[in-house]
Amino acid sequence: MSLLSVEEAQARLLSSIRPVRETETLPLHDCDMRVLAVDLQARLTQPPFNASAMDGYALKAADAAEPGAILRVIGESSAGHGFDGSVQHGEAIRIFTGAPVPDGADSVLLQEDAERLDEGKVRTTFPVTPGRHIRPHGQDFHEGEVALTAGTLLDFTRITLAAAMNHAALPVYRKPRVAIIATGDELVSPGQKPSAHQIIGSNTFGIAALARSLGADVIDIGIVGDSSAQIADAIAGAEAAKADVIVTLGGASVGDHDLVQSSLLAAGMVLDFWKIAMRPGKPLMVGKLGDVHVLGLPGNPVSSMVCGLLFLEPLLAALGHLPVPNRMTSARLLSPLATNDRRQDYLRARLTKTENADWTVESFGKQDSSMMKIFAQSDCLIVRPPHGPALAAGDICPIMLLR
Ligand SMILES: Nc1nc2c(c(=O)[nH]1)N[C@H]1C(S)=C(S)[C@@H](COP(=O)(O)OP(=O)(O)OC[C@H]3O[C@@H](n4cnc5c(N)ncnc54)[C@H](O)[C@@H]3O)O[C@H]1N2
Ligand code: MOO
Repeated sequence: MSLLSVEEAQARLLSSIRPVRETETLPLHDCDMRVLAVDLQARLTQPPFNASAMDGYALKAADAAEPGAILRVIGESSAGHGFDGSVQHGEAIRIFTGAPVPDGADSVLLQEDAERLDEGKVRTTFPVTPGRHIRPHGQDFHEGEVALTAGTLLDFTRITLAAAMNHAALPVYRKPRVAIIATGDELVSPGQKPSAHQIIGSNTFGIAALARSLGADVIDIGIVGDSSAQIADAIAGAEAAKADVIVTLGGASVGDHDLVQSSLLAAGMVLDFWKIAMRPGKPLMVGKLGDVHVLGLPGNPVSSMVCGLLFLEPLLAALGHLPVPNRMTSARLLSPLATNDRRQDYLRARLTKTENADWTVESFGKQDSSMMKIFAQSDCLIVRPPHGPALAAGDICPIMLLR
């Protein structure tokens, strides 16, 4: 049987995505890591006046081109309290950072470059040039200017800018919703006591964390047994919760108790593809249930997480108007690797920085897809292309960063 390549599978998945259109308007405090849905115009000009960038004296530069000029201090301008009059030749205004530069003044002398004399006078000790230490009106942005465009991810820098532009709330795209269904009679939730033949259902938590890191809302449908009726109920629950994406965990393979695909097909899913030439993660299944994207992830925890990185991450990024994260880079192998077979291999591995700032990488020996401990200790996955040749220590190989 010929298996779909990872790249072809990713391209097929991404070709069918329509980004979320609905928006909501949120107060600035709730906009962190949300995506702006409109081109945002500044509601005012910043700075709204010529402002001093330093504490010192506002004056006419022509009066103090050479050190030793003596000027009469006729008033004060501080932040929030400007000086109403204007500065004439031979005069200076005591000024503070952020304060309006008064009419008539064209530069600011640094406080450290001035000597205060008696009788309200000041002597300059440094040459003054026109415009020095003045932030011109509108230097940052002008009223009406689009300073943030639709599709911008609102991080701390952009939220500060939006606030400075005098917006108290911003229209953002709603978060994509991901419903997660764990399947398997053997699973119990963390914190419960498993019976003799049970294990803890852990994958939900990693997939949920990954989804949230991509700005999605997670609906945990919980664990359902290996029963078509229970799986059908869970699918109906995910649809009722208006999920954009349904992720199933486990039951994706070919065993007698692998009922996920048949249950989804019975619910009306159109299967796009199933089984990828990758290890771990071969039984990955992708389809659409109406407009809802369905990702059937294999049950083995490492397989689930690797499929999450390769398929759920780009899917959620595209739905949420975010750039698809690029985790790929390369590093130098510490130990040789054998020729690869037909499946693209993702080997859990550790990265180390060498003395000459080079990165070296070494895979863990045993790579069974149930082993989470070494995954949690890994920094990256070494990517071995299908039929990749043997590699020697010192060779450069592609890696996929985990964080
Ligand atoms: N005859 C074949 N058998 C298998 C094949 C195959 O091609 N032919 N593929 C193997 C591969 S590769 C994988 S990966 C697994 C995936 O199978 P399923 O998706 O059907 O997963 P399950 O059988 O339900 O579970 C596999 C394993 O993972 C544990 N599991 C399941 N769900 C969770 C969860 N939420 N949290 C933690 N652990 C979970 C489950 O107990 C099993 O141990 O199939 C191979 N078989
Ligand atoms: O592909 Mo499975 O995911 O090898 O364990």
